[in-house]
Amino acid sequence: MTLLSVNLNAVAQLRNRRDLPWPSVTGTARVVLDAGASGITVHPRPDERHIRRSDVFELSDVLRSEYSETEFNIEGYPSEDFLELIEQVNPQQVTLVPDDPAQATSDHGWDFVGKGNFLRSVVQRLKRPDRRISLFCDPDAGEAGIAAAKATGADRVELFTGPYGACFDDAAEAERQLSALAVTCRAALDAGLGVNAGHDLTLVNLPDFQKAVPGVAEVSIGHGITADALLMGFAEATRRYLAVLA
Ligand SMILES: CC(=O)[C@@H](O)[C@H](O)COP(=O)(O)O
Ligand SMILES: NCC(=O)COP(=O)(O)O
Repeated sequence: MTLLSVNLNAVAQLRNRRDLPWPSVTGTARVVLDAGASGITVHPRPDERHIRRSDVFELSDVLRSEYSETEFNIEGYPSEDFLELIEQVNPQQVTLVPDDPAQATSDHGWDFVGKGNFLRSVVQRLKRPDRRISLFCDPDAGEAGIAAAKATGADRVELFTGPYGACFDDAAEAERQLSALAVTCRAALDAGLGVNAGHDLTLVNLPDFQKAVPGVAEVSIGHGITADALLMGFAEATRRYLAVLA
């Protein structure tokens, strides 16, 4: 079974449109965990465009006090600020992503060979018996990339599914992306690494992904599930407003 970690970046981004506390990031975390999600993912970017530092601490408090079995997954580029945040919050999983601070969103995995020494030192600093380290991984990382990822001491890789998610209107390209993801996933599992996956996964593209790429331990999903939640929830919200106005 593949676990679902819900990424709350998009909820925080909506909240940040106004200087108001809704939609509530911690409130949404409670809703998705009560509905059966296994974890919460956030990617606090340096400009705080969505998740703020304060959200990370508030979420951590809620998860520890109310959902002790839940995994908190914090993603980000391992800057000194990020490493200190991880040391303070102590989440169960950290996903290291090679993002430039100005980047609009995550769009590539690590160069495991070129950045091997850097990643090894970061993994050594962050790794603890109760904390898993995962490394964001290109779909075509291949066996050499996976061997270098394994050599860093990380526990898992997270397959970057953005290129697959972008093929929503190109079935042939989606097939090619799935083949590459399956090869990299197999290589990671054979190397003894766990495998996560994420970026632009949706209700529509997840079934084919599940079939083509077996063995994935966890997917993290934010943008797609937020879009679905809006459409699935607007009818009920509208009815409630109308009831107030009647
Ligand atoms: C792994 C990763 O870094 C992302 O998929 C991410 O969390 C998305 O970030 P944004 O929500 O900022 O686009
Ligand atoms: N770790 C990837 C992730 O959280 C995916 O986020 P999104 O692309 O679904 O918003």
